[in-house]
Order: sequence, then structure tokens, then C-alpha cells
Amino acid sequence: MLLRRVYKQHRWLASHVKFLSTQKSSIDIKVDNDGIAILNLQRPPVNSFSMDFLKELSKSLDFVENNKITAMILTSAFPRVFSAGLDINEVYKPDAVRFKEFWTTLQEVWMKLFGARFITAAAINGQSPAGGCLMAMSCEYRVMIKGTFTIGMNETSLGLIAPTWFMELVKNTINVRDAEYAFTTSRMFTPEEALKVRLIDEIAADKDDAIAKCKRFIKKFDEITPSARINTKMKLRGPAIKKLQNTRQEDTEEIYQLVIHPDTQKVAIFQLYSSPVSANPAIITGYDPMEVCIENCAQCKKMLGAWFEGQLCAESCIKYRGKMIPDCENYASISPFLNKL
Ligand SMILES: CCCC/C=C/CC(=O)SCCNC(=O)CCNC(=O)[C@H](O)C(C)(C)COP(=O)(O)OP(=O)(O)OC[C@H]1O[C@@H](n2cnc3c(N)ncnc32)[C@H](O)[C@@H]1OP(=O)(O)O
Repeated sequence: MLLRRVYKQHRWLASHVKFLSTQKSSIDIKVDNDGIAILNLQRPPVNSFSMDFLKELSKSLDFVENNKITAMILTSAFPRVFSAGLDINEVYKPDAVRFKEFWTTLQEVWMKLFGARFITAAAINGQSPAGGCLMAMSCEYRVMIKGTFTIGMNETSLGLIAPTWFMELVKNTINVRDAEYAFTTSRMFTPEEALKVRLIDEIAADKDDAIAKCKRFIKKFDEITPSARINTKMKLRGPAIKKLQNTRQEDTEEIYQLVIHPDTQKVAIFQLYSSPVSANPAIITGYDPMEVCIENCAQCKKMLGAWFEGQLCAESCIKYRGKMIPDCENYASISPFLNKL
């Protein structure tokens, strides 16, 4: 009887979710026949977390919770990127009110994901720096697919400091020494290295295999009394959530002050238009024509939008070390970076 009700509910959810996912959403939710919700992140190009995307993730987590779905797997619809982390556009020249709302939304998503009553697992099917790593780390189990992808906390390479609650989470997952080394040096881990320090729990051949392995983890709880599982999880995770709840405003203010610091802004603009994970921001500290060059690329991108190849422009600044600075109002200087759409 109970089984029949659960099955019926899953069938209803499956059709309901299909309806939701036709609304051009950035998250595709499918509830499979085992009653597991698969959340596919699909915000082009790289699943970076803008405020709207975070709000959608927050609603998706509510959907899983409110419909009493027992487990969720977080993954990406893209073949090479799980998530590029926070959207640098939210960090570059931020409006104070918007940035604070953005950060508050991130805190809220983290508390919902980390403190979810349902079982959570991440199938990490591509690059997963910074905020991407945060989302995966907030789940109870992580499976990463093998390949040339990396995962890690590269905040310091962007001139940023990860929030304390993220540092605590990593310190409680891998050992303190590895966490300190990884955070301070912006170390990115290959899947094999990540497994060695237990940043992830398993390696998979591909996305299907990663999802199958996440499901195998979820299945383990068939043998465990649900209330015992939930209460144990809450006892383990509750104090960290409470700590953030009590310090949300200070946390937001601290991050905002950090983000608006001129050094952070220099790196943010570089990050926006160059090849990020491997970038060395040291090359743009202090006055530098290259810095002006990259700033101008950003300006042209703002003015011309999709017509302008911002990354190509930044790469050209780097290649020619700022010797050819684009002028957005001079066609000849920007024509190499204009595309035909
Ligand atoms: C607020 C401070 C508190 C501290 C917390 C910080 C946490 C963070 O998450 S900060 C963000 C950290 N993220 C990164 O450093 C990753 C940056 N991106 C990459 O390394 C790469 O893009 C990638 C490895 C994820 C993917 O590489 P791939 O070669 O496939 O794609 P790209 O050509 O590099 O990028 C395509 C496209 O996407 C734009 N983009 C990439 N990352 C971001 C991002 N985080 N935010 C916004 N936009 C991003 C990139 O500029 C390209 O755009 P165009 O096609 O328009 O040039």
C-alpha cells in the first residue's frame, strides 16, 4: 500500500517536472523510477552561479524537500564543466545592494543544500573550481569522472578569500593540512589527487557511471532507519549551519569589502576575459598597460555585448603584453574582435 502510494507520487512528480522543465529553466529536474531527483545544471556556457541561477537552485531544492523526495543527485548537463563557480559578473564592479542580495542568496542555497533532509550526492562531470567545488562539497557523496578535469578551491588566485563556512567544510572533509595547503595555494586537484585526499569519494568512467555510483551510495540507506539517518546528519551538520545563521550579515559585509578592493577588481576583470583556472594574476598587479588593455576589452564587451569577443581581446592583450590597446569607438582597433554572430 505504502509502496503503491510512493510509486504513484513519483509518477505524478515525473510528469509535473517534465512540465516545469519546458519553461526554459537553467536547471532540469527529473525524478526517476527510484524516486531520486536528478538536477542537471544547464546555465550556458559554464554553469556559473549568478543571482538568478542561485535563486533557481534554491527553488529546486525546495521542490525536492517539499515533495518528500528521498534523494537528489546534482550534476551538469554540459560535457566538460560541472560549474565554473560564482559568476564573475556578480563580482566585477558590483552594485552594493545587488551584491549583498547575491551573497545572501548564496548563503541560503548553501544552508539548504548542506542541511538538506534528503540524501544528496554530486556527479561531478567536468571542471569544478571554487563555487562549483563548494556545491559538490556540500553534498554527502561525490563521484567525479576521470579525465583532464580538476576540482579545488582557487579563490586566492583570484585575489579572493573563501568564506569561513566553506573553509570549515573543507577542513572537516579533508585533513586540515591538505585544506590549508589547497586553499592558500589555490591548488586544483585531478580526480585521482582529489580521491587521495578524500575531497571526492569515487572516480567514474563517465557521467552515467557517476550517476550509477551516486545511486549505489543512496541505496545504502535502504538498510537504515530514515529518522536515524536524518537526525545523525542534522547533529553533524547543524552546528555549522547555526553558526552561519548567526553571522550572516558580518559574513556578507566582510565579503563585500573584499570584493570591492581595487586588487580584487583587477583580478576579476582579468578573470572575466582570460583563461581562468590556470591564470596567474601576479602579472597584472600594479600599473601595467596590459591591465588597461584588459579593462578596455571589458568596456567594449559591455558596449557591444555578443558582437564582441571579450576573451579573444584579453588573450591578445596578454600575447602582445598590452602593446595594442583597443579603443571601443575606433573600428580599426576592435575589428579583430568583432564576430559575425
Ligand atoms: C565573492 C568572493 C568570495 C569567494 C568565493 C569565490 C568563489 C568563486 O566561485 S569565484 C569564481 C571562480 N571560478 C573560476 O575561477 C573559474 C573560471 N572559469 C574557468 O576556469 C573556465 O571557464 C572553465 C575551466 C570553467 C571552463 O573552461 P572552458 O575552456 O570550457 O571555457 P572558457 O572558454 O574558459 O569560458 C567560456 C565562457 O564562460 C565564461 N566564464 C567562465 N567562467 C566564468 C565565471 N566564473 N563567471 C562568468 N563567466 C565565466 C568565460 O568568460 C567565457 O565567456 P565568453 O565566451 O563570453 O568569452
